[in-house]
Amino acid sequence: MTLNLSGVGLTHANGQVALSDIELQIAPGERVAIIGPSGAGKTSLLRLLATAQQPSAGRIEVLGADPWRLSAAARQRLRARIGLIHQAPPLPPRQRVVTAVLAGKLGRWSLGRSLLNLLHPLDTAGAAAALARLDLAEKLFEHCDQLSGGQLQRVGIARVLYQEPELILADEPVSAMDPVLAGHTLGVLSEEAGRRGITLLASLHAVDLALAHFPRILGVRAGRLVFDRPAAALTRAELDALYANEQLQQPATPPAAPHVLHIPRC
Ligand SMILES: Nc1ncnc2c1ncn2[C@@H]1O[C@H](COP(=O)(O)OP(=O)(O)OP(=O)(O)O)[C@@H](O)[C@H]1O
Repeated sequence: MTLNLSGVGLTHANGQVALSDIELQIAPGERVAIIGPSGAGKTSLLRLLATAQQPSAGRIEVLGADPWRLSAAARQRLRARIGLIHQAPPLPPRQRVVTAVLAGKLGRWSLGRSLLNLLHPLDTAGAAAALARLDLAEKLFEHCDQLSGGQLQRVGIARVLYQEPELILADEPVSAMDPVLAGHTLGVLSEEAGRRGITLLASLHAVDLALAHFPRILGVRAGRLVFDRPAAALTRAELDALYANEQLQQPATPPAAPHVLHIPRC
């Protein structure tokens, strides 16, 4: 299994329970989307799988290893095998796009090679090829703060394509893109995962994109996995129940009395 979670829970330092009793197995080469309402726990789940956070309960295995039983150095090596795509990529504003993309391989390069790369990009052609797949090759030498939100997201994705990881974890990877670009970009990610036989797990707010690009869908609500189904088998009722918002359905104040119009008699 690429990912194996058993009885996993996550409680934040302030006592907020973000995830409870998560049982999940994802095999090599699977493409899986996580959907669910805001605050459901999608980002928390991806952070656990990225080994950015330790679970408060249960057991987690990523690429065949329990990250929290590894030494810090071995955990760092494990992280270099995972490609992380952020909703808002944490890229230094003055960094050039080429350097940001090449940073995808920093985890595998020696310190000397990494420092040299900062001074002089070592593989401009490789960065350009990754960007070209996302229709962004012309931005190679621009600075990150010269890009739009959707372009920055594509730079973050190009960086992961260049990294060639064994597992891609993507948190809302296309949220800042228009629908056509979002579909194209998810197509590139799916194609990359399929061609290299790697696992792709992405959280998405756009349910239609999730159903179109991912054969398996996880529904998360209030920190729990409420369904784990083939996309083709999901029903409208399951989706409605996932997104049902009791708070929004009950108005905070009673509806105002209908306005009565008094027309004076002549
Ligand atoms: N660092 C934190 N400290 C305390 N609580 C947190 C922290 N991060 C997230 N939470 C809480 O954990 C729960 C799950 O949050 P999470 O960000 O995983 O949800 P999400 O499904 O990704 O939401 P969204 O779709 O809005 O991004 C929420 O109740 C949130 O308020």
